[in-house]
Amino acid sequence: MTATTDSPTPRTINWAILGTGSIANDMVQILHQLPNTTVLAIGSRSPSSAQSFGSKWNIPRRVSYAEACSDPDVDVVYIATPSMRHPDDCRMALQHRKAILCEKSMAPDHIVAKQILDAAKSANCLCVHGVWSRFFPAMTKIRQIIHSGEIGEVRSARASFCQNDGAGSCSALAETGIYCAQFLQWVLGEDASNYCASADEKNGGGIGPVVKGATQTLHESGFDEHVTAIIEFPGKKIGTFECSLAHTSERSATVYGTLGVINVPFPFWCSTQVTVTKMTGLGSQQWSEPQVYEFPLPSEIVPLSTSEEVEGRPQTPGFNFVNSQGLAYEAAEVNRCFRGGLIETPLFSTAQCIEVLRIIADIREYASKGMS
Ligand SMILES: NC(=O)C1=CN([C@@H]2O[C@H](COP(=O)(O)OP(=O)(O)OC[C@H]3O[C@@H](n4cnc5c(N)ncnc54)[C@H](OP(=O)(O)O)[C@@H]3O)[C@@H](O)[C@H]2O)C=CC1
Ligand SMILES: O=C1OC[C@@H](O)[C@H](O)[C@H]1O
Repeated sequence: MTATTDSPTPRTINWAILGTGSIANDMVQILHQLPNTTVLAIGSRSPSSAQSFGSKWNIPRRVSYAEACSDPDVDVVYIATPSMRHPDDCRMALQHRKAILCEKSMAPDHIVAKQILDAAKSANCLCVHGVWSRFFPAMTKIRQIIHSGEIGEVRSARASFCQNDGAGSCSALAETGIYCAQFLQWVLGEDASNYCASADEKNGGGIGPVVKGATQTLHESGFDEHVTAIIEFPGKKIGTFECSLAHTSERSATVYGTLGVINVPFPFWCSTQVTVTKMTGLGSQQWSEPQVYEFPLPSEIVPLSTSEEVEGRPQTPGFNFVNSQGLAYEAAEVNRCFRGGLIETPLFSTAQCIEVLRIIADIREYASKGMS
């Protein structure tokens, strides 16, 4: 088996994609290369876009969103539309009892996310929030390092995801902040289900993460474009958070322990490298040689080229986003869960998904109060 196969005798799974934009372009190349996987339908708001994308990527059924979701032959719907559409697009797919892989952010907050996840549970449908970071082997390694005690007791962590990339067209919290929130939860959080139990105790010192400070800059469109926050996790562990769509940062993350640090360099949200540096002795002045762990992207997945022109424009072959080969981890996990009859993935559980969106909502609320 390779990084992207999930069982020795798998059944073929038929996918539909909603939306013909940048990430759909990357994911279709992944799905075409996963074993026993077919991209059966492309759904678009516009018949001509469905036609162009379908012809470029050899997808037989070129239809509307509603037709893609209601197609009886479709097993999994990949929602690759803009974030503000995700709740409605999820509901549409669930009405037809389809499994869902929904791009981030699945919902603006934990309340809407819970409604969707509850609907998926009632329909007995798999619903995966496509925070693709969670499916990278490097993320598993980070948890192993923490649990091994190599860096001592973890006290804090930071994550920064700032890129000058269309501020004003969407929320930085939803686009890049979610990667910081999920990282901090992964390295500082306890079992996310504890958090759900305390979800109504907003100021009652519940056992989940609590936002201790947050500030934001709003774009004239009303969307947040730069947000910073401090989050206290159980055990007084502190997470520092920064996201922006208006300026740049190194887009890395770090975990700090009593005996050393874990560095996750750019691009931390789709990481292929983790470095551990131990620091001990007087003034933490004894540094170990950094131990570097590499997790190469799945070599069987390559960028596919196409000679098609779309609307008269030649198309650039390859992927739009850094490390998009790693989308294969997420898509293979969806296939595995679907085949196994699961309704959630253990790699990003329903409870963890709700907790991450709760952190985002609490940061938004805290930062908004600071502005009034
Ligand atoms: N996992 C990852 O690495 C990445 C994830 N993303 C996420 O994927 C989602 C889509 O992002 P991206 O592909 O960059 O976006 P694009 O704008 O490139 O594409 C979105 C597509 O959605 C459809 N659409 C439906 N309603 C609208 C609307 N009101 N305005 C614009 N397009 C609309 C369009 O397809 P049509 O006209 O055919 O219906 C469009 O092509 C976002 O939620 C984003 O956060 C984005 C980049 C990377
Ligand atoms: O989700 C994403 O949004 C922003 C992109 O730059 C990034 O690569 C991608 O993962």
